[in-house]
Amino acid sequence: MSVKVAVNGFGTIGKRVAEAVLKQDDMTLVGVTKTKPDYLAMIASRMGSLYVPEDRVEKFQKAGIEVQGTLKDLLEKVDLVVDATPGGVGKEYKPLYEKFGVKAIFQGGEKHEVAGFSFSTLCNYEEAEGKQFARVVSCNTTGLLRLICALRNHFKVKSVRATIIRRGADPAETKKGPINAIVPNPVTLPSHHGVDVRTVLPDLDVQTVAAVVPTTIMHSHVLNVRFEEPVTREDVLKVLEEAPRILVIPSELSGVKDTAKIIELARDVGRKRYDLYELAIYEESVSVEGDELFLMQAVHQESIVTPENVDAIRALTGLVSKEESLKKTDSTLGIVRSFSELIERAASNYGK
Ligand SMILES: NC(=O)C1=CN([C@@H]2O[C@H](COP(=O)(O)OP(=O)(O)OC[C@H]3O[C@@H](n4cnc5c(N)ncnc54)[C@H](OP(=O)(O)O)[C@@H]3O)[C@@H](O)[C@H]2O)C=CC1
Ligand SMILES: O=C(OP(=O)(O)O)[C@H](O)COP(=O)(O)O
Repeated sequence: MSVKVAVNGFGTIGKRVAEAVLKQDDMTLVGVTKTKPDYLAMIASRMGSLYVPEDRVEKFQKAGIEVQGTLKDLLEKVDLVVDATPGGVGKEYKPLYEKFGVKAIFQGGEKHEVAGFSFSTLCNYEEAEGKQFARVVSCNTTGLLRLICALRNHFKVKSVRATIIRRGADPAETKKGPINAIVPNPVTLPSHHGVDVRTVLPDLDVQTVAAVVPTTIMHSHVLNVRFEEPVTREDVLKVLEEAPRILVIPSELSGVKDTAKIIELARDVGRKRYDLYELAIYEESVSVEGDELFLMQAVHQESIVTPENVDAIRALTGLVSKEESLKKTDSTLGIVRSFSELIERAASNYGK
């Protein structure tokens, strides 16, 4: 069975999810939507996959970009839509999805209540089965949950405290900032990330604070996790190194000691758009004092949610188990299980 998928919003997230769907043998990308005629619309049109909101057809005709139909035409043809429209726009589309009886996956810019279920593969894949709507939590929350659920699988986590150092904008977002400031986000504590983590793990004692800084390439997190009993650094590192979609980077050995170097690493190992689907943890930052763990991690905001969306499609449509989806998604996206595997692949693919 192949799930017929639409992507409403062919932007930073949507274009990555659409490309990932095309790599799955149990999914069919039927079409994507744009509202502005630009190079991405040209690409989608040449792929024969471009659909537009009803009121935009004339605009694309004037721009000489052929469209395959309207958003409604697209929704007639699919089982599921991945809504990757700007934050808050997805909520406006929900009634249309309901009218067409299609399942819908929203993104982190929507409130939990829009979908009524927030999704993070490693935490609650099984709970998604049979639901009509799900929200893939945002990039920062995905990074937090991937770490927390990896730890919870092996230890009794008592509490989590995290400082989120947020990128000010994506590289292409030239109208956003800050350019030269560190902006509390918000100045009243806590930030929404802890609230979002609890939409997936309601029982967890988690609090987060956030600030926005002038960078575009990655988010960073400083974490403190407390356990019910003492743990060892060796045990924690073993869990992190074996966990899916977590990349423990030996910073001293590799020289990869900051977000710019992480992105350069992703470029040098040949990742398209320098996408790093994996959560990057600086190995040397992992330190344990009795029952307390401290570490620093980095999130490539533009791509970390891509595999989560692919898994959410399978989870909502009951295609396969979590383990099966993890295996299919990770192999098709080239997601690695370790730093050494990343280097191995780079060496074997170099020049190809
Ligand atoms: N950017 C990031 O780092 C992350 C974003 N997210 C979340 O993902 C979602 C999408 O964000 P992102 O990809 O960055 O957004 P973008 O602005 O990059 O892309 C939005 C897409 O939606 C289209 N669009 C805009 N308005 C409408 C509309 N009214 N109807 C249909 N399509 C529309 C745009 O088309 P056009 O360009 O033609 O106007 C564009 O293709 C948001 O909820 C965001 O919070 C989650 C994690 C990380
Ligand atoms: O950081 C993000 O959201 P998050 O802080 O809720 O995790 C996403 O990258 C979206 O950020 P934006 O709202 O600045 O586009």
